[in-house]
Amino acid sequence: MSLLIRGGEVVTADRRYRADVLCEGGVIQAIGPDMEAPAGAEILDAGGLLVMPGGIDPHTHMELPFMGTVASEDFYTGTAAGLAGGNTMIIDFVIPAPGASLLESYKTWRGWAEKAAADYSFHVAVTHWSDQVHEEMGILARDHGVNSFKHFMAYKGAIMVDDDILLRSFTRALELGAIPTVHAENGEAVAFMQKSLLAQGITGPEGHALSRPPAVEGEAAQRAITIAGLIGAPVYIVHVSTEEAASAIARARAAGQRVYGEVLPQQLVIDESVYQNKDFASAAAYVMSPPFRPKHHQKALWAGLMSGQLQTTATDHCAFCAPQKAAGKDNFTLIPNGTAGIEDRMSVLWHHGVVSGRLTPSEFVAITSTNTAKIFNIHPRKGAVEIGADADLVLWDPSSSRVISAKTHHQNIDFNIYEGMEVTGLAATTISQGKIVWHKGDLRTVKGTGRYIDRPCFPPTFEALSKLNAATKPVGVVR
Ligand SMILES: NC(=O)NCCC(=O)O
Ligand SMILES: [Zn+2]
Ligand SMILES: [Zn+2]
Repeated sequence: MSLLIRGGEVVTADRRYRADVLCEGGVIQAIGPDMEAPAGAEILDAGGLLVMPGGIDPHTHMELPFMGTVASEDFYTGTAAGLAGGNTMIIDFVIPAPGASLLESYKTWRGWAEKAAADYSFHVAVTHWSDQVHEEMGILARDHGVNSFKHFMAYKGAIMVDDDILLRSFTRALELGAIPTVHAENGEAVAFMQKSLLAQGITGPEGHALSRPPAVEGEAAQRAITIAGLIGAPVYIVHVSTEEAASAIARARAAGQRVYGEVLPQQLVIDESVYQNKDFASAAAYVMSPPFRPKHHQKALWAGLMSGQLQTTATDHCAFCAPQKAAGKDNFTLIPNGTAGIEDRMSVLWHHGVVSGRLTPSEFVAITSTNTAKIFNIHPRKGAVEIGADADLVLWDPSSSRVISAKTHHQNIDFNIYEGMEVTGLAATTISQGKIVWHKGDLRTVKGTGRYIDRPCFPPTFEALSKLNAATKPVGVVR
């Protein structure tokens, strides 16, 4: 069955124009003015709405086993909530336990994700090193559509990797045409600070932020960038939350390195004062890594998005309910790290980005969808309103408002970090694979309809990089 979206204004990362959009067989079949509806087509009135590529969230953790518990949002509830907010694809993470097979872990996550209601893909984390890891990175890249490998520089004693592993894994990723990504925090420093704070009797959630000050992130981001630079690899830094890390990225880009930075909407609008709340549950609700920061960091993050030095926005959606957070009642290091927000991502970014005048609608599309699709090599299948692209679209109402609340959200978590925030701009209708899955408050998702999306290796930037690397290859002196 075909779907004709009539009377809207198409907004892409490049331009805005009035056109109808015809979806057929899950893809965009035609775009143009005043289109005739094919026989039997469903017609959707998009008058007053913007027709944009659906949001792509490049950083989620559905049903992640983490810190002694499992994230409460599964692949169905999480992708459904995402669709209600205008997100039509996620890139989640396979995180093998140290020593576990990357390939077997990937298969486990693929199994969990079969219930997804929206399209999905996986970054795979390298949590240890061996010949088997080297080999399996190759299998994942060549045969399973994995073009990015994640590295945690924090979480000592669990999934943290050291510089030696970063060097080996970045080198392997480059060879495979895959992008290394990092969670940049100095895990040794965090572990040291945690111990010291607990010894001083600081056991509450405020200890979480105190143990991971901005310098801890700035140092690790600079180190990851330096390591990538030594090898000639690109690097993508997830959840950039500080001025220090944002500056390190901007400096490296100005020096000609291919470095990318991702920002979380919650870090743009919520600051570290949340940890001062006297009520444990209210403060613990915000425990995530990196933590919320002093307000002035928000200015640097917005500036990064506005200037293009930071390219993507993600949620790091990792939902833990209040009883799960209570595991750390007497010791902040035991509070499961993570916050949820996939349903509110687009609205929060529109309200605080576009309504406030920081971003144009096209820049909004770039940072919520197109840039991610380009970096992770799924553009123009995703992140585009083009003939032949997947019909993953959001009909955006730029002027309606809503108040965010756990009472009305679709996320499987018992609180909302944005509780009470009024936002203007919302997803009126979300279309996934050419089908209406969210329409004026009616969620019509079907479990298991999401598809795994292969992300081919060697994005176009690698062709340029390989020439550059060949030209600067070390040459020995003939004696
Ligand atoms: N961010 C967070 O606190 N939890 C999820 C795991 C990670 O991304 O570090
Ligand atoms: Zn992280
Ligand atoms: Zn994460």
